[in-house]
Amino acid sequence: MTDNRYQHHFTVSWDQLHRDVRSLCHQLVERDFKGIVAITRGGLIPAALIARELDIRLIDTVCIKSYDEQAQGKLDVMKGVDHDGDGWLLVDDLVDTGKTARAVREMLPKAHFVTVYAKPEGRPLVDQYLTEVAQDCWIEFPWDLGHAYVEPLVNQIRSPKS
Ligand SMILES: O=P(O)(O)OC[C@H]1O[C@H](OP(=O)(O)OP(=O)(O)O)[C@H](O)[C@@H]1O
Ligand SMILES: Nc1nc2[nH]cnc2c(=O)[nH]1
Ligand SMILES: [Mg+2]
Repeated sequence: MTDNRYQHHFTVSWDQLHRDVRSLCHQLVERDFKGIVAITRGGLIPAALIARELDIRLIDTVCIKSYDEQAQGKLDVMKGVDHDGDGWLLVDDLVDTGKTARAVREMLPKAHFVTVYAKPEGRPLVDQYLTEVAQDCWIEFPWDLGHAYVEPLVNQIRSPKS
């Protein structure tokens, strides 16, 4: 389902994501963390890459869902953690409206919260992010995409199929 809040798409490839996460790690490498809390599911892949770069083996999750494709629904927290986040790195793929971030911040007020991508509404809720993306832009992640055939341009223009 699409939402007309989103007028543009920003497609992130696996390579781009990997480069972006590594760049974010350059800003984190001097700090010591007890472990990582990944916000599922989107935070799991950046969390795994960050764990590798920073040599962190202790990884926990906050399991939370707010979107069905582009439709934002009620926040569903399926699993929390039993500490306030002191000394922990909290990781998500992105912050958009900030609804997810606000809920997780309440659970882990002392964690250092990072995302790879941040939109303006949610940006103030994170401690660090790598790349800002416009509010009306939907970020397409590589795990949601596949390869598909594309009709040559000349066919699209001269004899478009519906
Ligand atoms: O700032 P917000 O407007 O709250 O949106 C950001 C959240 O939305 C996405 O998660 P989603 O709920 O789609 O679940 P997923 O991580 O399992 O894809 C994304 O991974 C963030 O966690
Ligand atoms: N994939 C994806 N999930 C989201 N959840 C909230 N905003 C976004 C977005 O821009 N892209
Ligand atoms: Mg998520």
